[in-house]
Amino acid sequence: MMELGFFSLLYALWAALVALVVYGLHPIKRWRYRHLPGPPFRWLLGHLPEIVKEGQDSVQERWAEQYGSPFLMWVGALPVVVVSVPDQARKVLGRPTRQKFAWLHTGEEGKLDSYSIVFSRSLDLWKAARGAWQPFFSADSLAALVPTMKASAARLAAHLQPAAAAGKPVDIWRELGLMTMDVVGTTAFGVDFNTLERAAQQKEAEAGEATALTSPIVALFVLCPEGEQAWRWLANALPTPGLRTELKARGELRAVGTELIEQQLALTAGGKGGSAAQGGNDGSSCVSAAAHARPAAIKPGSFLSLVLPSLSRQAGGDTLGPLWAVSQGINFILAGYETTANAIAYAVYLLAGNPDKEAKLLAEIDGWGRHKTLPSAADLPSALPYTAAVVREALRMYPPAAIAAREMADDVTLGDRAVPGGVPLQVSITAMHRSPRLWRDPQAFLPERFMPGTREAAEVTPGAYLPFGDGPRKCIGWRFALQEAALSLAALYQQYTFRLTPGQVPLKTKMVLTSGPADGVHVTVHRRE
Ligand code: HEM
Repeated sequence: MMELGFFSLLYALWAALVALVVYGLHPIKRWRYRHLPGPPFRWLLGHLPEIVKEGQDSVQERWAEQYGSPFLMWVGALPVVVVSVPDQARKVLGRPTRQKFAWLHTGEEGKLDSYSIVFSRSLDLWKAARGAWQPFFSADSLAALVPTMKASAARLAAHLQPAAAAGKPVDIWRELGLMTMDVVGTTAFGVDFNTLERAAQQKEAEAGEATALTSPIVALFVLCPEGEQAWRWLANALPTPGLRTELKARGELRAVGTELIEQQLALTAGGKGGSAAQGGNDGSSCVSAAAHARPAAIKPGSFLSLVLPSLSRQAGGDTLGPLWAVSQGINFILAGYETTANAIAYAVYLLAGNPDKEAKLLAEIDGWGRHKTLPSAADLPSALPYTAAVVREALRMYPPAAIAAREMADDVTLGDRAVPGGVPLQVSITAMHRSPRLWRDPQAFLPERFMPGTREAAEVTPGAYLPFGDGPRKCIGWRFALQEAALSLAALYQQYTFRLTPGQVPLKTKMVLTSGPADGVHVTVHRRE
């Protein structure tokens, strides 16, 4: 009897080992993609070691040069087809379905993800969100945001004053992060976020966010995507400190956001005879009577005020309720804060290393208006062409959103390769932007590439520049970001120039969700006479 038990255990272990070896070899998946070039396959981990060591953006850039476009890489058990030439990128980005992301959240937090304009798996929910976001990015809305953007940049300029006077280095990337958070926070709700004065709290929140995103359980999702439900259960049953911090922060944000929206619905209902508050089925009915006495929770013209009219609509079997609106608010802040901060920080880094380009930028800014004014909304589109070109060139050299990801149901031909349906597709924006096959002297910082009429501009390969992606899911905030970046650079360089502290060239970057400076951008701040 005992012998039987021992042998059964031995057989079970043996079978588990064989299953693991066979699973790790992914024979069926590999056979389907056998005709695609790419780095040699590795058992179980795939190319995770290179991705972790070099960063997904940098390793894709290297392999794109080595294997061409498309090539196949393995993120654990997940085969991913990567493209890096304009015609293939256009084909991939023409599809509306974004690649699936492995989220750890369950319950209400999970619902926030499923409503997300960026990550939603439902095309109906995505369309509803995109439609609700669109009015905020019209030319008129963007013009109305100019004073807010100028005010945040002016606050940052004032905030840098003590460091300039003391000759003390600052991490300009972090300072810019506070400024862009100020802009998206203020424009999301219409209330002053004033992040620059709450910098210490912000630091804590960022630390929590970084740890949650790098939770070891995320690795299980890619090593064995089939176990998705189990990994999610495990992550929530045994949360890491990072996930716990993130869940707490999301829970608080969700509670405050839902309350704000419910208050606003109650106010609107009070003014309009009760129709709006009957909106969602997500709790708008529990609006307290006390809320009627409070002032408007969400300012007219803010992002959330423009999203609210979509409430109570049907999308993908859901009725859009307050939780849906909260998800849009959170996404607005997340999508618009770090990407733009990274872009401006990269521009400062590049200008500091290229004094001739900095001189051209300063001449343009000094030539604009008098007494350190900044262009008005009406003048802005044509007012600062070189400053705008500096931003665009920084986005080429260091694209903060380094990958645009799609999924497709059907087979597709990319170049001369047939790619089977169902595979995640990624456009490596970094590889495209830095390829010597697409750009002359790609390592050189040449804002002139984006100045119409120059020799450099004439050489740009059409379709090779995609910092905001393309197609139906192109970044909805791209004009917002370019406007904010140009205004901020103008406001900062009116008063200061920046010099890198030693040891920062070449700049180390790190990709988590976006690609940013790994250790910040440390500069001394010099007041201009
Ligand atoms: C320099 C700053 C920014 C960069 C480089 C950037 C880049 C990108 C990229 C590459 C995508 C994916 C596009 C695709 O898959 O084809 C994207 C999507 C998106 N971005 Fe941005 N972005 C920036 C700023 C912003 C801002 C300021 C906002 C809003 C306030 C924003 C909101 C979004 C949203 C909502 C999406 C998802 C759109 C959809 O799926 O329909 N982004 N962004």
